[in-house]
Amino acid sequence: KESRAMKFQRQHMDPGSYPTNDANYCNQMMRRREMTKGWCKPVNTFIHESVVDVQAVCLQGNVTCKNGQPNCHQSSSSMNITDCRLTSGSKYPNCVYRTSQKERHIIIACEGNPYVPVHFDASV
Ligand SMILES: Nc1ncnc2c1ncn2[C@@H]1O[C@H](C(=O)NS(=O)(=O)C[C@H]2[C@@H](O)[C@H](n3ccc(=O)[nH]c3=O)O[C@@H]2CO)[C@@H](O)[C@H]1O
Repeated sequence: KESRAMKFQRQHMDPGSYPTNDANYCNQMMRRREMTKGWCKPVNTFIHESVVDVQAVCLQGNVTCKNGQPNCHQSSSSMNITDCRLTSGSKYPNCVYRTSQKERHIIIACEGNPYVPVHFDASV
């Protein structure tokens, strides 16, 4: 069974690729990282920073998560991210995404021991 930490990395980490505005980045990555099985995940952010730098966010600014839990953290600096947003026209299994490259502070939830990222809450 995939751990929450590994699921976070599968769904949100892409340190390898430099941010692109390649219109197909999201169409390809949402499939490759298995977020178009059973349904088209509506919104998903990929983070183009090292795993170490993203794990360090768990030690940064503590903020309240959208769901009211107290275990969210905001990155002290902005990060290279790509937001993938499902287009209104797409019909499962044909998941068509808009790709938007951004520089934002990320807000993630962390859990466990070791205390690691388990959920992407938002970017600001
Ligand atoms: N405090 C917590 N502490 C610990 N765990 C917590 C906590 N809160 C939730 N989980 C858990 O996380 C899991 C999960 O998948 N939550 S999810 O809201 O659906 C994730 C959102 C995110 O993937 C994506 N999104 C959204 C915006 C954006 O800019 N970028 C972007 O990518 O959309 C999704 C839906 O919004 C679930 O198991 C829930 O129980």
